[in-house]
Amino acid sequence: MSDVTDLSSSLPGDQDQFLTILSREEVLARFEDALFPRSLPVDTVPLADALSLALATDVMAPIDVPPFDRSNVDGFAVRSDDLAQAGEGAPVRLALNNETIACGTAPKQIVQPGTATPIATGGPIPRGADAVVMVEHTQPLANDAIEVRRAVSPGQFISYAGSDIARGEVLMHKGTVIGSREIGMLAACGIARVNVVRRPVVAVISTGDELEQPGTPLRPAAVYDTNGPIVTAAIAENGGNPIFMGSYPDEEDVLEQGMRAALARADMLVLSGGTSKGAGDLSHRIIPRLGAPGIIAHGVALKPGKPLCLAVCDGKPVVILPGFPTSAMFTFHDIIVPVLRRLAGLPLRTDTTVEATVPVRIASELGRTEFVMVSLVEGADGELIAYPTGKGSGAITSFAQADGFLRIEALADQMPAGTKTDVTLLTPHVRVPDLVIVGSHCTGLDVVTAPVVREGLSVRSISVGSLGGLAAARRGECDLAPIHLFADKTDTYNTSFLAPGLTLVPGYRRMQGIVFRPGDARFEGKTPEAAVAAALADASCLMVNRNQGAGTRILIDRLLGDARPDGYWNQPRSHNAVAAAVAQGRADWGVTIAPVANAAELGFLPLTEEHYDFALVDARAKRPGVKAFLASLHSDETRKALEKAGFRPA
Ligand SMILES: Nc1nc2c(c(=O)[nH]1)N[C@H]1C(S)=C(S)[C@@H](COP(=O)(O)OP(=O)(O)OC[C@H]3O[C@@H](n4cnc5c(N)ncnc54)[C@H](O)[C@@H]3O)O[C@H]1N2
Ligand code: MOO
Repeated sequence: MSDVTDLSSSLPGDQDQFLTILSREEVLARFEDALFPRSLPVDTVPLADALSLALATDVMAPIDVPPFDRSNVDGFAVRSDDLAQAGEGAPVRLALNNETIACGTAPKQIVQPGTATPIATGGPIPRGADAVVMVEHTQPLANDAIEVRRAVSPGQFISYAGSDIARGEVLMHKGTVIGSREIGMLAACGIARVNVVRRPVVAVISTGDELEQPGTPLRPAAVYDTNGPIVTAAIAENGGNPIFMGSYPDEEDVLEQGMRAALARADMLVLSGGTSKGAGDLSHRIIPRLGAPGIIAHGVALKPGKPLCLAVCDGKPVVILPGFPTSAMFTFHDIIVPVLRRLAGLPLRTDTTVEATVPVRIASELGRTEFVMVSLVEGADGELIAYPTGKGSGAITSFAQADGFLRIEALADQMPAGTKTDVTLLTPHVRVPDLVIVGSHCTGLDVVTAPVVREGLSVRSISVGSLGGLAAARRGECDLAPIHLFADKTDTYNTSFLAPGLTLVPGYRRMQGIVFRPGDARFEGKTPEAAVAAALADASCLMVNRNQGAGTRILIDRLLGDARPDGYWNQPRSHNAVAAAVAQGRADWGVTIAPVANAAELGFLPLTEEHYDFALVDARAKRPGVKAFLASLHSDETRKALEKAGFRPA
């Protein structure tokens, strides 16, 4: 991170200056200044195709709606004068005219004094009539007549022509976004085609030799293209017409051809990846050849999103999003969406914010405005608590599972625990979960929560490790904290770690053991002790360890005694990472739990059972989510499912 940090001096067109970091506001302003004002292309489209588009011109009402005075009820069209004296004791007899006005029937006869004409709801009011009596307020008489025993006021049950929409008035203003209700108004006026702002066509290209499209098998060292599908969907969500052009290798010629082809058919081009300092980072080198003015900002004092690159080539915006998916999504929403929506003629999204407390200290990089993705849960007194979803910019779930984000200013190096701050919601419909589980994550947990979710309750599981979970439970921020903490002194699991106000609910046992690739003679068929001895005797045998504080680490240290074989300092933080290291041949052995070993198809030498239990926050035990969770945990169905997945219910 040795980029030039210059918040002021870089000028538009200064594209040789690689990664001159500008403030977020400066970057937004430069981008908008380079693109707007501009006239937006207009299309005339059938009503059915106008949904979600912005009107390009005002629409005037060509007719009155309703087009004629219309009855609102089934009954009789009358002259109110005739009934002025009518009452319970003073019935008035009206002779029926010889026509019935159904919907769509133009009346022929005049309603003369002393007469009435049967009329249906929606029928046009005949000449002479000025009110309608409901059929249930009349009594049929012989010889085509009715009796009425109540007075009516003039205009009763009539909708007058133009009372809904008046001919010549502005029905809808330019810029209105067309939804189903607008389509209804236009249809009522007989309008079949409207002028709309044409959806900007946005080409999407992912770059990187390592990318594979979903649906194809994953080569070694490859990852699935995540940004391509995300950006494509986000463009459609924000009024664009995306064309996904696939992923391109890090080859300058091929990529340049792809970018030129994209710009030939699109109004805008969004690339992702290859915008920082790697050898394969070349799209920004191609941009200057694609049209003036070229790059207008490359590098923004924003986290995530520092290497964002913005360009305009012959009037078309060209954007390179950072490769890390959370960085790509965040910068797209923060900086690209406002521009895309302006190009589509759509109003800016309005952000909803809520106040929440951060339960833990959040470190931040000085000099960059940092946006931290958070998950919202309810605290002990009903206040909102914002947990960082924090797996970093490279993780997809950081953004996808967040409810919103908070902002740490560029001049702060942290946000202290307990800070009350605004959280901008990613969707305005955030619902505080019915069940909050904070602690160590385990695949078995999904088995237990499945029936709870089926009941329609929302479950939020935040993975912060056993100790983090206990701290959250003590603060009353979760319902349950899943823990598997081994106390060396007492040789017990979990019980000795509880604080007042917490009760231990026994969960299930997970068999831990040594994993190795099947067929490895150093391990196959041996006792764990003999296998470790064989591993230690072979200097080329590489282990993978676990992080300090993990229950598994205590086991490993016991197995090793004073030995520190190669690989000891490789200390990943999860059971799955250990299995992956062994399965991929980056290590030869490690210790993990049986379900994970089985899923990775590794050899397994059982060691001992780990207790995975739940610290229940007593004050929250009566919540429906907690009750449903406990019912599931103790049900036969869940116990069987746990066993099937390789766990042993307590
Ligand atoms: N020496 C430095 N290294 C990095 C810096 C830096 O300043 N100096 N900045 C870091 C920051 S911040 C970010 S953000 C990333 C972004 O880098 P790039 O935009 O060049 O992205 P890549 O290197 O191509 O990829 C990064 C990462 O993301 C994965 N990736 C890329 N595209 C996709 C995709 N379409 N779908 C899923 N994943 C994708 C890629 O495989 C890499 O793992 O750079 C830091 N490095
Ligand atoms: O800017 Mo990078 O996006 O911090 O991860």
